[in-house]
Amino acid sequence: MIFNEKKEIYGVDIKGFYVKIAKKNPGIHCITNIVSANDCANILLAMGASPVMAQHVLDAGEISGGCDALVCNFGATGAYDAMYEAAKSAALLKHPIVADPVGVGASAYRRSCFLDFISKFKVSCIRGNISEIRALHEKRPTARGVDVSEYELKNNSGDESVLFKNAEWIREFSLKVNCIVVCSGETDIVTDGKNTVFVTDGCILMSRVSATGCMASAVTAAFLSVENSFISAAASISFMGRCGEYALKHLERGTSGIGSGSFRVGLIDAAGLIFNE
Ligand SMILES: Nc1ncnc2c1ncn2[C@@H]1O[C@H](COP(=O)(O)OP(=O)(O)OP(=O)(O)O)[C@@H](O)[C@H]1O
Ligand SMILES: Cc1ncsc1CCO
Repeated sequence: MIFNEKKEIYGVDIKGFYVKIAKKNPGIHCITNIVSANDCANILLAMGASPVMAQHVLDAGEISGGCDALVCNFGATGAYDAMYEAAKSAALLKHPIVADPVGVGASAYRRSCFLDFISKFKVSCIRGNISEIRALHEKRPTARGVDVSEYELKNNSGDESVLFKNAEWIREFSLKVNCIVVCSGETDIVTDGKNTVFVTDGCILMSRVSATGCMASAVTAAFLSVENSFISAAASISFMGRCGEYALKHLERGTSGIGSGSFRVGLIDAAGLIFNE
């Protein structure tokens, strides 16, 4: 479900976006980390997009030029020069760029690379977890690695007033960096500085599988490739959550529940099957 601060529900046609993506078969250039590359490629393929994982500095520009959208995932900070070349091409062609600040709460170097990147290129959307977004906003370390910090887990336990307070500084951040921000978590916060919505789709298992955030960023790039807008970004994170819910519903439950390994596969299956019913 997508709603705003007045609790008005947004009726977004997620299937409409999905059909447009399948019809267009957009090329999505992903410069992403070694953990997520395979899952990002497969979730994009499942939903009818065409992923290209390419991170050599000498061909990233050309490859991005042949695609429809670019994802720069800073879990692959070692490929920063390739991101730079790819973004030059994408910017020239006005392709949407999604930047994923993986791990910026844990590394000053990564933070400075990310802030440098978004200052040089017009990024359509930043998608990260709350520790990553806070690290960029407050320009300080917030986490020990790529996962959301204990501090945020303790302080964001479903309390609506905390959610709305977070939405306020995330909105300020969005205005500062002049792009859409998707802050993922139990309730995703999506803002472009003017509009803010909350997305409750998803399930807890999504946080127990590595790279679901990286996949969400790749999925967002596919959505933005058919419509580069705030609503499209909100629809993409809602779609991701719905895929998680679909996987949970359709996976066979063993006597001890659903394993995170099976859930990971179920999530990719869901991206292909969700609108078949
Ligand atoms: N507790 C939860 N309940 C429901 N959905 C969740 C929960 N935690 C995460 N999600 C969903 O999982 C996806 C990934 O979000 P998350 O915040 O875990 O990303 P991340 O920490 O950047 O992931 P990663 O670093 O593993 O790629 C989003 O679609 C989000 O809505
Ligand atoms: C980069 C990375 N390192 C550990 S897991 C992961 C994937 C996204 O968080």
